[in-house]
Amino acid sequence: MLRALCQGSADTLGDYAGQTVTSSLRMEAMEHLFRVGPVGLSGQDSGRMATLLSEGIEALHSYISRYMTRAAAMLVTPLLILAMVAKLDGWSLLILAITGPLIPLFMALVGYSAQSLMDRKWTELLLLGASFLDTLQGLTTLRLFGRTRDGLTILAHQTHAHRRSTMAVMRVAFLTSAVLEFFSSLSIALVAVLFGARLLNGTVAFQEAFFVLLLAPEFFMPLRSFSASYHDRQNAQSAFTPIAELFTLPPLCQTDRPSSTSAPLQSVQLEKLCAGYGDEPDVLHSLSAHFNRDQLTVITGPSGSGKTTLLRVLLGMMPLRSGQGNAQRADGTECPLASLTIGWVPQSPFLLAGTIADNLRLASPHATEDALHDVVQQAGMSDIIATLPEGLQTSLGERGAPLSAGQIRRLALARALLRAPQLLLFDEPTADLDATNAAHVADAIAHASSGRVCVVIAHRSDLTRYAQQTLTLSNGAWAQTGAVS
Ligand SMILES: Nc1ncnc2c1ncn2[C@@H]1O[C@H](COP(=O)(O)OP(=O)(O)OP(=O)(O)O)[C@@H](O)[C@H]1O
Repeated sequence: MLRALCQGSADTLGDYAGQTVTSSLRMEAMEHLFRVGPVGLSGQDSGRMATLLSEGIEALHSYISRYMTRAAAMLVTPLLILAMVAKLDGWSLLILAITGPLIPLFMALVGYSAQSLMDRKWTELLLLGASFLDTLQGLTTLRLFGRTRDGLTILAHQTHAHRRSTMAVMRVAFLTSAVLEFFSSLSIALVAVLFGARLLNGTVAFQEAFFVLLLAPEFFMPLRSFSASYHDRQNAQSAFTPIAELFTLPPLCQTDRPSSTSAPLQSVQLEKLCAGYGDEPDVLHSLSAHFNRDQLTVITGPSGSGKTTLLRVLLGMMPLRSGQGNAQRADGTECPLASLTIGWVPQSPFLLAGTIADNLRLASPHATEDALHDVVQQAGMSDIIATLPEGLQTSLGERGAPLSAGQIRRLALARALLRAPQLLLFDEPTADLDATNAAHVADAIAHASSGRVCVVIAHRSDLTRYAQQTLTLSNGAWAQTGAVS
């Protein structure tokens, strides 16, 4: 009964510890990835990362709940039983003391060679996760080039490779268990045979012999359970190395620092700002600029001139190498850019599977229905919403259907406005839109720029006619500045 109680407590506590550690590690990993941000993660494979954060971290659960509790039991229980047997019978003590340590020793030897098999299994699992996501995301391209079958062949090949490596690990695990069972059965049999002979001679009492024989399997039980969970340790070890590598990615994002004053934003200044990626040379060279409230600034420039990089700096997604970016409030106080409430409308806004209201509330989960209607109206979308039978409760399908590309951009603008941003940033808001849709979006942006600082990256001229300031980037520096009224 005591054994059952101890076993039950160890299982429950081990499971609790496993859950606690894995869920807090998952949270920490997510928080770290948020700090690294999109720029730092641009070289990472999302499929691989998803596998690491799900199955990789889950592998640690079995390590903590099973392997660690069994390792602890293996250190305590056999020693207690040995102490008990030592008092009762010298021969049994000798047999158990010699054969017992063979099991962990044998496990360590097998484990050493099995680790490379486990590492291979993990490499193939991560590769499979990455390829699967790539194939799903690139389905349209594969289909257009008539390469769907090739994509499937590659996936099938990787699936087989993963199956083979998993089976190799399982083979080693089963073989090891069989050998260990053999060892422990043999030594229990040896204890029994010795007792049998001595009982016949009458040199040992039946009670003692019976008691030691009952204890002998209990001596091996923790050793065998430890060995059975040994592959949990190897699994966790293989998964942990790439998880630990995630934590070495440098955090590039500025952390939000709430501002001590609520005075409205007056302007944003950039002074001799230099920024770049990793060890590469500067992309932005000593850039200075002034963006004022109620003014729409349009930044143009050829491809590769650094427009997106400047936007990333304003969004706090990458650190400055030198220079500074500051914001000035209406009461004259200065504050860092990281303390501003920023609204961002990317070129391809993210939409989740849900209603229009759900997508708007991504920016502010507790926003009221009136607040939603208000921002929809500011973004010039009220008429469109009114034509939908279910209004804001209309479900959006994949890629925003039934909304058009222009309407999706305006929906993203409405969502950005829901946060009442002080700084509003747009990345190519009219790209790929026809003239009518582009004009609607441009109108909505011009309207939204009042009462805040607004910066737009644009190639097309339909926005420059609304701009109070137009800046042109060329090779990371201003080519010309001008004011367009
Ligand atoms: N994540 C990144 N890692 C390394 N270099 C990058 C990264 N993103 C951009 N660059 C480099 O920075 C330079 C400027 O790129 P950026 O995307 O800012 O230009 P852009 O003006 O926005 O171009 P486009 O109009 O084509 O979007 C380019 O040389 C590009 O190769």
